[in-house]
Amino acid sequence: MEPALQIQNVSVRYGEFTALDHIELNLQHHTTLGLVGESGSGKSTLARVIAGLITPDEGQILLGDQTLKKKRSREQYKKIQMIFQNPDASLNPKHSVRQILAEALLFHRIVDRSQVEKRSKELLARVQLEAKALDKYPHEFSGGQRQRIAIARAISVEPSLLIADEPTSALDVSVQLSVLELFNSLKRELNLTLLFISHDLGVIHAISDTVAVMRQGQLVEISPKEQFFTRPETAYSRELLSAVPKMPKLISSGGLYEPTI
Ligand SMILES: Nc1ncnc2c1ncn2[C@@H]1O[C@H](COP(=O)(O)OP(=O)(O)OP(=O)(O)O)[C@@H](O)[C@H]1O
Repeated sequence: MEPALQIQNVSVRYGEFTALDHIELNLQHHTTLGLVGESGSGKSTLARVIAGLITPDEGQILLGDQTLKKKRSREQYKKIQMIFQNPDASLNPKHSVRQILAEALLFHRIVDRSQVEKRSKELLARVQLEAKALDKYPHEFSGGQRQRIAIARAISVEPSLLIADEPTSALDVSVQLSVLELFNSLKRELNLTLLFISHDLGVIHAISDTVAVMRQGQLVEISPKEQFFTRPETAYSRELLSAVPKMPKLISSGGLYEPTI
């Protein structure tokens, strides 16, 4: 079977500046790829190209066996959903949670109008929010709860690939953990493929199966998680790992990460 997503020779330029330089990367079905790299290395640009928000200057992207054209079909758009660092980016502040979920469900024809309420409650339960959240507005929730609503909206349209760009960076550590657990359980239960971007290696350790490292628009390493954290391939990866504070930061189902190098 072909990979869930193939990025082939993709380059993006902003004027004279090359933000992505001939990227080659495959995402395997039902796995999480953790994307790391210093600020400005091109992680968000790569996420936006995959989500169809930016058209690459070169190269192509395949979702399953379909090449994604410049103008994607509604079906192709829905298959790749994105979660941002700031959940407000995808939540209309003037809409209640009921409206936010109904809009996504109806626009993508996931259910008909008579089923919207039932499906919306199921989605809230999946992200561990109570049904009474339907009648509230985004500003009435905490940051972690807002991120859960953004996740519910994203999974409502039944994507095959979820891209999360620093989704826990703005949250307290204790809230981060519960949101990471949610991503892990959604991956298992919904058979999702995840691309998870974070500058926090504790987060990457908790969530990833494979780690990809970007530097100055290029991918410099793609390794299985355990290998990346114990025997990284490049001096740059070693540099990133050695910059992690010596205190273990996160405990998760992936285990406690303590820097070893
Ligand atoms: N619209 C744009 N126009 C011009 N340059 C841009 C634009 N968007 C991003 N860049 C530049 O492209 C480079 C890569 O940016 P990008 O946001 O992809 O990096 P990143 O790795 O996600 O960084 P961060 O971790 O800080 O979010 C940066 O140097 C950035 O300044």
